[in-house]
Amino acid sequence: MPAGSAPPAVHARGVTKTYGDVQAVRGIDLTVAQGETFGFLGPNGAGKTTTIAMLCTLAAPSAGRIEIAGHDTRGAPHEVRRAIGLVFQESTLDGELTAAENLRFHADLYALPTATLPARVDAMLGLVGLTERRDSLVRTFSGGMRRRLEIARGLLHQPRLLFLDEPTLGLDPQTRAHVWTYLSEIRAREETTIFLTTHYLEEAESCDRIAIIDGGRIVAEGTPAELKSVVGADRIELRTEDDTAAARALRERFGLEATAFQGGLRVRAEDGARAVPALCSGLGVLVHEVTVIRPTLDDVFFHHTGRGLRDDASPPGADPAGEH
Ligand SMILES: Nc1ncnc2c1ncn2[C@@H]1O[C@H](COP(=O)(O)OP(=O)(O)OP(=O)(O)O)[C@@H](O)[C@H]1O
Repeated sequence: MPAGSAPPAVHARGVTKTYGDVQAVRGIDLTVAQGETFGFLGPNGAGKTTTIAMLCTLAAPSAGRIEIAGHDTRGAPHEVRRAIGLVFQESTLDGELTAAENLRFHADLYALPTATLPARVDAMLGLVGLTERRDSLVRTFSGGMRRRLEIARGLLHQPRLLFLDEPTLGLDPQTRAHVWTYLSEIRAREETTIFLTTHYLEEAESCDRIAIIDGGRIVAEGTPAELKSVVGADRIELRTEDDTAAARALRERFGLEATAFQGGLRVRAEDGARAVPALCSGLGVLVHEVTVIRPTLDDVFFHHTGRGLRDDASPPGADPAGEH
């Protein structure tokens, strides 16, 4: 399809969800373009799972309208389901079946054409690096291998949009990196739109765009760089021979108000790395050490929600089975 003519992967307007007295989602608008990797962040209980459930047709909105790849979730739920793949936190693989059998079982559910199926199964197992284990029982797989097989299964019917709810939660750092490598390949080779929730900042950094949800409302949306630019300038931390004289010089010569911290001075400046040489040569005080700290997505998250991204999440445990 020519560029610009594809409907957005996700187009949601005024979506709410109420459970009795609980307003889980309070009127959200979301647009995700085809081919984007979109990160959905929020503290526990913010409404992420409820939103994904509505986007996937697993829950009906109390109000509002959702279109997935141009199909209305209420009016055309079957078309929506064909357009999406799901990888949720709880594994739904059958441990007593092999990797290939799990994929074929899924193919039956979607009534995929049998003629092309073997090639598709092999291609998806290859995409997630499980070709060698195609005939092994899934109960012998590590956590990382299972997650990769679930991703392969979610992609089997060539969905336009893949939903991943915490795809790397509980995996060790090496395995998380593997999963991201496969997701990048999927983006490149299958041109799949990816919509994911994550608690990991470095994963959120890898997204094209991010929305932060808190208390059922979208409180920020944009590229990681856009979101960070809203939080403010870089922080420069200086250790000098004479902090009192340095603070005075910062104020009088550079118009910067310094605050003291653990034996040093801290100032805020746009483009801190560029400001450092002028500061060092213009202070008139010997500078021992300089650190420039750029705003992080955690700063963004804190700015909008008053919490750190992981404050309310139990630390994810490492995958005991590993991935080697
Ligand atoms: N079936 C339900 N019945 C009643 N309340 C619900 C139901 N599902 C969710 N809620 C409430 O809606 C709010 C949003 O929950 P949701 O699970 O969507 O949040 P979340 O952002 O996915 O959180 P987490 O990161 O913990 O999974 C919470 O207050 C939750 O208790």
